[in-house]
Amino acid sequence: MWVVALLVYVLAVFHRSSLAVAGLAATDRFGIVASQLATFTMLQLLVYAAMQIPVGLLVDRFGPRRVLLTGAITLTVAQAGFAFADTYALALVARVFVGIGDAMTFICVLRLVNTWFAPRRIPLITQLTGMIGQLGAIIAAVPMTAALSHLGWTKAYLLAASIGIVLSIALAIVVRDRPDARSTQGPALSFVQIRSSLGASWAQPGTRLGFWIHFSTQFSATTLGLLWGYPFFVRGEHTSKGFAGLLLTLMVVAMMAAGPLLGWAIGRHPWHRSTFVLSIIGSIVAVWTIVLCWPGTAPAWLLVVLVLVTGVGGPASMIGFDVGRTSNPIERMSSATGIINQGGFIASLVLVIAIGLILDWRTPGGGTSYTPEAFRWAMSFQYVLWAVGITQIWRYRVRTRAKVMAEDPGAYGRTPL
Ligand SMILES: N[C@@H](Cc1c[nH]cn1)C(=O)NCC(=O)O
Repeated sequence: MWVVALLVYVLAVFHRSSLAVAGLAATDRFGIVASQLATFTMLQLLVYAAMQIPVGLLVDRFGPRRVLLTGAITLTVAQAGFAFADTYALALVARVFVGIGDAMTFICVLRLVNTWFAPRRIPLITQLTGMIGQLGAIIAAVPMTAALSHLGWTKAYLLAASIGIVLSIALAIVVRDRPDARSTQGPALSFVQIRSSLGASWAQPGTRLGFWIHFSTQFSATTLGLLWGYPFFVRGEHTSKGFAGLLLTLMVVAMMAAGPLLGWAIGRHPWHRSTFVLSIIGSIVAVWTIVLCWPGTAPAWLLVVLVLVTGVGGPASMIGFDVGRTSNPIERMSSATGIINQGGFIASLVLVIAIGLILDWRTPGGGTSYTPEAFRWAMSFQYVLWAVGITQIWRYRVRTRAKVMAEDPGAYGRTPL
C-alpha cells in the first residue's frame, strides 16, 4: 500500500519537474521568452504553496485515500491537457492544475505513513518517502528528455500522463486509510471548525518550528533544481551544459543518499532534531559563501561540493514534518503538515522571483545575457532567507523545548524535541 502511494508521489515529482528539461521545446512551441517560461515555475510553486492548507484540511475531513485519488486524477488530466496545449494561456492553465494535483499528493502519503507505521519507524519511512520521491526528478531529467526528442511534445507528455491512469486504478484498489477502514471521515468542515483546527495547529510552537525548518532548508535546492541552477552554472560559472546537467543530477543523488541517514539519526536523537537542521543550514551557507566569494569562476570540484551539500537541505526539510508530527494529534496532523509544507515552497517562490528581478537589474542593457557578477548579486539574496529562517528556528526551538519540559520535566534528551 505504501509502495502504491509512494509511486503516486514519484509521479507528482516527475510532473512537477518535467518542464525543467523542456524549456527550449516550450519556448519554440508557445513562442515565449525566458521570463514567460519562468512564469510556469512561479505559478506552479504559488499554486502548490497556496493549496497546502486547504489540502491539509481536506485530508483531515475526507481521509488521505480520497484526496490522493483526486490528486492523481487531476495530475493526469492536467498533464494530458498540457500535451495538447498549443497556446501559452492554455499551457498556463494546465500547469495550474498540475500544481493543484501535485499539492494533493505529499500530505496524503505522509498521513498514510503516520497511520500505518509504528511510531519508531515513522522518521525513517518519512525520509525514505521523500528520498524515493526524488526519483521522479531523475526520470523527468533523463527519459523525458529522450521522449521529447524522439516522440515530440504531444506524445511525450501524453505518455507521461498515461502513467497516472494506471496508478489511479492501483490506488483505488490497494490504498486504505486505516487497517480497519478503506476510507475515513473527520468532522465536517465548518468555518468555526477550520479556524479552530488551524488555530490549534499554529498555536503549537512545534508546528511553527516545523514550518521554519522547512522554510530554511530546501529553498536553495528547489530553486536550483526547478529553474535557476542550469543558467547559474552555465552563465554564472561558465560550465559546459553537460556538466551543469550532471551537477543537477548529483544534487538529486545527494538528496536521496542523505535521506535515510538523516531518518536514522533523528530517530535515535529526536531531542536534537533542530540541532541537525541548524548544522545543515550552516554548512549550506558556508559552501555558498565560498562559491560566491571565489575569485573568478569556481572550480568544478567546488561546484560538486556545492550541489552535494545543498542537496542535503531537501531531506533536512523533512525533519520539519517530524517535529510537526510529534507536536500535533493525529486528527490535526494533515492541517499541521500543510502549514509546514508551505514553508519551503514560499521561500523557493520568493527566491525564484528575487533572482529573476536581481538578474534583470544587474544585467547591462537588459536581455538574458546574465553575467557572473549579476548571478553573484542574485544568489546572495539567499542570505536574507537564511537570516530570517535561522532566527525563527532558534526562537521556536527554545519555545518548543520549554513547552516539552513544562509538560514533562524529565524530558530532556528523551522526548521528541
Ligand atoms: N523537501 C521535500 C521532500 C524531499 C525529500 N528529499 C528531498 N526532498 C518536500 O518538502 N516535499 C514535499 C513535496 O511535495 O515534494
